Amino acid sequence: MIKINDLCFSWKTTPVINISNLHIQTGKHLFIEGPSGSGKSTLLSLLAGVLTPNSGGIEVLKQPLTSLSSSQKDSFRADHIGFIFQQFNLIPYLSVIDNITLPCSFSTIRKQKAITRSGDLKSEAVRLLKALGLTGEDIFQRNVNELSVGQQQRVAAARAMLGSPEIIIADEPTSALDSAHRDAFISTLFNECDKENITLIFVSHDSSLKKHFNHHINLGAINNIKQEQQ
Ligand SMILES: Nc1ncnc2c1ncn2[C@@H]1O[C@H](COP(=O)(O)OP(=O)(O)OP(=O)(O)O)[C@@H](O)[C@H]1O
Repeated sequence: MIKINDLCFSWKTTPVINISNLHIQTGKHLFIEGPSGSGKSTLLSLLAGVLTPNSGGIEVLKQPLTSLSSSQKDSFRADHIGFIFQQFNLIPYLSVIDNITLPCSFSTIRKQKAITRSGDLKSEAVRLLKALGLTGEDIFQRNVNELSVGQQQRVAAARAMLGSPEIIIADEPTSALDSAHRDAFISTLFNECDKENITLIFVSHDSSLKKHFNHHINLGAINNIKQEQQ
């Protein structure tokens, strides 16, 4: 699913990532932690093919990312990776449903999977929202800037899941939540990922979340990861 070998990345002359070996199998949940500046976002950008390593290899879904052109990487990302960002990155003037179905504008594969699952895009968006605990037709039609932070977060999660991408990358998605909402969100996210066999890569500086995950790496403690993730 994801294989990293001898991966090195520097911003100019400053080495940030140095990982000798990391293998993550399909459907696993990986927790990446580390203090501010330890390289968490940099590693996510490398995994998503947004940044190119100085040396070493990254294979995602058996595809070596370095062998793709930048437009091929864009398509690969759109087809296979759902993102949940720290600030959610929702489009404020679009409705909840239009925000969730947005990734399908960039990926025919995800669009087809969503339609196969629920008949049409809106029905699939509503199914995901309900699974994440958000209900009510009036909410679905609202603009996202009329939602609470917790509601926006679930919209962002539904958008990442729409069309069943093989991988979800979540960058500090719980930083705006209190601990009760945070644990409930993680549990719902896990349930949905498990049902769809989605591999979850989850970044946080909050090490209390680690207990929810089977696999974790600490970029602050070890920027040279030797153990293989099962
Ligand atoms: N565009 C850039 N140009 C130069 N250096 C950068 C750039 N982006 C990040 N860095 C540096 O790379 C290092 C790792 O940054 P990164 O954003 O990956 O850390 P992080 O662990 O995600 O931090 P945070 O928890 O604060 O988001 C830091 O020293 C940062 O200053």
